[in-house]
Amino acid sequence: MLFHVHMEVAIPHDLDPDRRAELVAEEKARALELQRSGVWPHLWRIVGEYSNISVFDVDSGDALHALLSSLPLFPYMRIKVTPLAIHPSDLKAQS
Ligand SMILES: O=C(O)CC1=CCC(=O)O1
Repeated sequence: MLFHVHMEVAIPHDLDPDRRAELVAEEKARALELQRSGVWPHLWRIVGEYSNISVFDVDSGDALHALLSSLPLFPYMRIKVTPLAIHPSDLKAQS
């Protein structure tokens, strides 16, 4: 199943800078690992915002929730998930 996910990051300004750098590095390592495994096929920065648009390819909403809540920056993110379905006019859906 494909899910469109909007993640907005809001790390508190008073968080220790070393801890902040550690979390961001851990988030990057986890994101690269998940992209390489194929479950995170798209990751885009939204211009001018500390937020991203991602597409996840996972088995279920439960699997996506487990994945998102395991991200190091999860406690500092506002996340909106939209499940995706095939559009009947998508060229790839034509036979
Ligand atoms: O910077 C972000 O948008 C949050 C994030 C998700 C994956 C990553 O490496 O950073």
